[in-house]
Amino acid sequence: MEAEGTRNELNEQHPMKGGDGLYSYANNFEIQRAASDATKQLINMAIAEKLDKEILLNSKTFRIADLGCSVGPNTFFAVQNIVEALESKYKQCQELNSQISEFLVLFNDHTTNDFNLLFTSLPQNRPYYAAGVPGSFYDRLFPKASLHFVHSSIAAILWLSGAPKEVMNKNSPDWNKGRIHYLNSGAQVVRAYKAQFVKDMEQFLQVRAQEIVYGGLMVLIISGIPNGTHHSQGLQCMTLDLLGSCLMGLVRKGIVSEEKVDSFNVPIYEMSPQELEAGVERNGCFSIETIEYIHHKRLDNHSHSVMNAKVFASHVRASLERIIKKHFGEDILDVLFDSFRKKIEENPSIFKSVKKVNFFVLLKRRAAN
Ligand SMILES: C[S@@+](CC[C@H](N)C(=O)[O-])C[C@H]1O[C@@H](n2cnc3c(N)ncnc32)[C@H](O)[C@@H]1O
Ligand SMILES: [Mg+2]
Repeated sequence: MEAEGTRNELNEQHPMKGGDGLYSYANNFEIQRAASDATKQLINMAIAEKLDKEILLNSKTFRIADLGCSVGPNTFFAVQNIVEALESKYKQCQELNSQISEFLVLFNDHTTNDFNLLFTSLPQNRPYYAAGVPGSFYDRLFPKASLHFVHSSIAAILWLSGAPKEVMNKNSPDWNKGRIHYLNSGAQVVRAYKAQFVKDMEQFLQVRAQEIVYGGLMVLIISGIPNGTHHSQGLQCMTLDLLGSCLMGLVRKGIVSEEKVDSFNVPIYEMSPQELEAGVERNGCFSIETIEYIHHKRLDNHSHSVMNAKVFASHVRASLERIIKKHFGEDILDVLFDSFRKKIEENPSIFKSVKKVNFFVLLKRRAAN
């Protein structure tokens, strides 16, 4: 058996593509932006109604963390929303008025994230101090009881700490041969991914429970599948399945070796709200204050906008380029995403049966019994 620590060292890092080129995340952020607009109201309500006054009264420095912040600009919109909501709460409470705290925002992402770009594009005149905290959010990142508000938006928590070991093991019955994800892979592979998700979710909540003060809030904005939906209808699953078949196409052309595809498994799990709830309940350190579907015209239309093959392909490329490049090398990128785009153009209704949901979850750190 592999030691637990070894796995951590092997943890894959797959931040979004930095820089500001055509395929960079900064230029492909519309979907995330739509989610952040839609959640502004929900964040206001969370802070107005669910944040205890005592937390504000007792903190000279109010500490906010954004986990999986990438390079902006969405993280800046999100933290601006949070700080404005906090300021208006201060203003509304006479008692708090004299005590306004200072805000410290801790921007977290993998160590290989383009923190230079993040820092150079920080808004001027921002009403908060800023710091970067590199590392995986499946590990401890912050001192005990040091955070008051944690935020993590779309597609961050979708990433597992790594693909399940079994699916990468040639000698295991769960070996994921010829595929890069779990759609169409057989029940054992799906089970292995689900087990990894359950383990990672528990780890995530365990470490956050240590870092967040009692009564502190955590907002998770998640892009997943609706309750009761089969994973085969998930957008990520369908996208990765299509990408996997493009990679197999490159195998047939002799551009990529079959072993490379066999050993490549994208560590993404698309959860339903119910699966998230079950994880929170199992962990027991947080209460679920709100869990709500997010509706927004641009988000709801996303499955239609995927019909714009070029835009969709460049969006998928922005989020997967690093992990693909690391495994297969840079040379295959253009040809791979070209064939991906063509497949959608040839079959524009390919994503017609997608069932996708974005949901907002507000958790509150329970006080110890
Ligand atoms: C699609 S981006 C979302 C960025 C931003 N939160 C937004 O809403 O626009 C997902 C980010 O999560 C980060 N991420 C994924 N797994 C992570 C982990 N275990 N620890 C820290 N960051 C992680 C990725 O590096 C990536 O930058
Ligand atoms: Mg594989």
